[in-house]
Amino acid sequence: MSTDKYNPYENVVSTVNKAAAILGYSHSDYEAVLYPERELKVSVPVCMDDGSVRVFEGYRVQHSTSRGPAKGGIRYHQNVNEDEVKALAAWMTFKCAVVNIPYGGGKGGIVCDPTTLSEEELRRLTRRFTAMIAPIIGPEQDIPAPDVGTNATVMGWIMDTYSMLKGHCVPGVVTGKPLELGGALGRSEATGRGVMITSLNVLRALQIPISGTTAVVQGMGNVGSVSAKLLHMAGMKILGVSDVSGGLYCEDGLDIPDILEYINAKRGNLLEGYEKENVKHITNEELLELETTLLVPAALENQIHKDNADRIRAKVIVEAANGPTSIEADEILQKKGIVLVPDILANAGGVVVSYFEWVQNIQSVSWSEEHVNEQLKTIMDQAFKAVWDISKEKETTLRTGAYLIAVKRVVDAKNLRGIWP
Ligand SMILES: NC(=O)C1=CN([C@@H]2O[C@H](COP(=O)(O)OP(=O)(O)OC[C@H]3O[C@@H](n4cnc5c(N)ncnc54)[C@H](OP(=O)(O)O)[C@@H]3O)[C@@H](O)[C@H]2O)C=CC1
Ligand SMILES: O=C(O)CCC(=O)C(=O)O
Repeated sequence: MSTDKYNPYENVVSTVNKAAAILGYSHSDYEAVLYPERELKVSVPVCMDDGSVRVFEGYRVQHSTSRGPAKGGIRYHQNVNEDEVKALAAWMTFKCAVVNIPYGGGKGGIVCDPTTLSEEELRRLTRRFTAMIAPIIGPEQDIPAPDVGTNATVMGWIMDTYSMLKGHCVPGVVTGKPLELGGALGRSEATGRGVMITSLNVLRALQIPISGTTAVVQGMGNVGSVSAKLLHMAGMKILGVSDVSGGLYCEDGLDIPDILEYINAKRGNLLEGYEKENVKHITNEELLELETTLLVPAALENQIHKDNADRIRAKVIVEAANGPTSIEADEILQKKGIVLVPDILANAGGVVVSYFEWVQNIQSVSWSEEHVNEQLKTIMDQAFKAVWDISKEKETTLRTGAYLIAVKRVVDAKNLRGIWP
């Protein structure tokens, strides 16, 4: 982490300003998309297992509903704060726009370390939080989903709490649910699958062969572990992976199925405890600086910043996390000739399959996993091609290209709806 004060929302504003200038917009043409439409902050009292009461700070931010209901995950992490949730909500708006699904953007979070809470405490926290944000969520208003520190079980509790408040079952209020509650086949792997599809697309576009090409993945949670698994299955040599405890490195390529088995064997199994011949333990900083063709940051924001960008030796970066690269780092990477596929495109697979889940819920139908994966690939391929083409045409980075498409779609929708009254 850089020592500089980092504000992710400033990153968003600066990226949007850059795209708006190329689009020839005056400030008033797009000023409205620089602010979230609605922010809700809640104080959530929870009865802990020892009988004491703790109050947790929670947020739900709706950045935009111009193109459809707000959509985006809920994060449980000790570093959650208002600017982070605002940025994550805005990234959702532009993500949904770049892949052209009919949503705006939202995000939520609770300041807590879920690893220190019992399952019962997590359940009580989730239920109370859901009741407190219930007035602004719903299948036609704002649809939460998993993000860092949350999962299908948490989504199931949200769905149940909301349904109890409404007096009937409302599966479409949340996506990423357990399959038994109307979750979509393919959703749990969708973000990592989208990262894999996008990684192969960018390597092909750069005429880099896939088989045997090296990759490094930071973060082995939902997104990182599926990305590593699918890139490995595609024939790539995964040199390094990491979690919060540090990284593993093997110059001949890691045995990814073995590492996944180790992680999944017990809740809380950290990579620092993994031992295998020829596998070295390294820090997350060292992992990011490994010499590799592909680097996939899949953990948190601001991992590649002005203090380490110059030491990044990857040829291609595919942003699986939201906001892993700061604005200053972006410029350094561009000067070094590193090709970077931005988060709003690279990790959109999750929200695309969330959209499929919501479509199935509100129509009471069910799609096969094969159909889900085919539709996901079609959308990811089309979005990649559109971003690649506009970046070539306008001679911009892929990030700016993605924002040229996304900002225009959001601004057009806003203008077509007109300013009221
Ligand atoms: N889940 C989804 O569908 C989507 C997620 N994203 C984004 O992807 C990223 C990862 O999310 P997700 O996989 O869901 O979250 P998880 O909570 O499942 O996993 C997060 C991973 O990051 C690791 N991690 C945390 N802090 C650090 C650190 N400082 N250095 C290295 N690794 C670290 C965690 O390690 P440990 O387990 O040891 O704590 C864990 O392996 C986030 O940016 C999220 O917003 C984007 C689109 C959709
Ligand atoms: O699946 C979703 O609705 C959103 C997932 C998410 O939070 C993200 O893409 O960052």
